[in-house]
Amino acid sequence: MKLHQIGELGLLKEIRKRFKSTDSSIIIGIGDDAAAITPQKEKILVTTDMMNEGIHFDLGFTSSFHLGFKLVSANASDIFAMGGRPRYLVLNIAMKKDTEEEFFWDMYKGIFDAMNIYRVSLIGGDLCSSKNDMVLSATVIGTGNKIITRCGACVGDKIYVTGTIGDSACGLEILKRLTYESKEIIKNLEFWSNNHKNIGVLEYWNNESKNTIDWNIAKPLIKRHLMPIARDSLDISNYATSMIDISDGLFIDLLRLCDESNVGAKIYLDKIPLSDEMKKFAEIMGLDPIHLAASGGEDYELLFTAPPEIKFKIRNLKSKILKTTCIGEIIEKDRVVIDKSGKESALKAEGYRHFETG
Ligand SMILES: Nc1ncnc2c1ncn2[C@@H]1O[C@H](COP(=O)(O)OP(=O)(O)OP(=O)(O)O)[C@@H](O)[C@H]1O
Ligand SMILES: Cc1ncc(C[n+]2csc(CCOP(=O)(O)O)c2C)c(N)n1
Ligand SMILES: [Mg+2]
Repeated sequence: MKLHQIGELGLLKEIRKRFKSTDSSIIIGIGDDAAAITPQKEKILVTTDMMNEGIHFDLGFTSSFHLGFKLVSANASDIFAMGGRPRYLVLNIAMKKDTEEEFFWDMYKGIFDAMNIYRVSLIGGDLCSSKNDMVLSATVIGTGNKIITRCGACVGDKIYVTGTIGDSACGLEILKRLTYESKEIIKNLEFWSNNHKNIGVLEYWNNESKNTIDWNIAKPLIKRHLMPIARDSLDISNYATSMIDISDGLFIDLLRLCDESNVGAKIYLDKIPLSDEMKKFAEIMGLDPIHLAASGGEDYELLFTAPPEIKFKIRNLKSKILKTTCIGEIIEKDRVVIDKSGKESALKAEGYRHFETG
């Protein structure tokens, strides 16, 4: 069935049924003119981010399940980046009226799975038909006691990142090159289940020739791009003096933090943590892994500063230890990178800028 056959009211009735919340701080959830919440004594954090067809995603290699999942993760990441805990979700969705019902509900399945990971409740939203491209927007409301901003970095602090950087950008590079058949395989994967066990290789185009890439290399990179899991900052927020999540690119986001804190930074390029899979793919394609990591964006890793004496032990949302790596230090004014040979050069604001990139 198409969305116009079910109608706005029919869809809302079903959403309301599927997303009944048990959170006692929600006084009024889906169904009235506005939601009402009474979080306890903590401070309230509010963030919003949108995802637009053709800009943030390509339906040629992205399923609606992936979209829903990533929409929630990208917003949860901004709450974690403030040292908070995501709690409530508001969704705005604009789709063409001839969209298949299955596409719509698959997106809600991705949203639902991500909501379960971050333990957030859907409290409202808006549905709207669009003439052309699809537009998704989410607002996440979070709570926190100790808020970490972009402003608190001090000279002498070390600069840390969680996880590995550039995997998502590398995943996108792979996805863009896949053959039609391989893109179809990816669209049908949820990545959690084991239905991808026998994939073996994916086919992709390199200039005019068809090549294959081992699934074991491609999978973590593609997964990081299509279904990123935001990093919980709970273990970091006790020590961090400033924090930002990496959405537009390591360097551009670092420079935002430096600007807000009124400080400079020195980054050691060979300390930027890169995954083995991303190094391997970059090598195969002749891409510069450091450039991918510095400018790629959509890592949804946390970049934070902390005094030098701190030793971290950070768990991610699945209780595994999350790696953090020191990549440099805060200095007074200059923004510089040091390469392998010790040569210093200016740190350039590489990364994604709407209205300029693409
Ligand atoms: N259209 C807007 N009107 C008012 N404030 C805005 C608007 N767009 C962005 N902002 C504000 O500007 C600041 C920076 O927003 P930005 O979107 O660059 O950050 P971000 O959400 O961390 O980045 P990203 O969108 O890459 O995740 C935030 O305080 C945000 O609320
Ligand atoms: C089809 C397609 N082309 C390009 C990209 C890359 N991209 C789009 S927006 C963005 C920055 C984050 O956005 P925002 O600042 O709005 O949070 C990046 C790195 C993509 N994901 N899909
Ligand atoms: Mg952010």
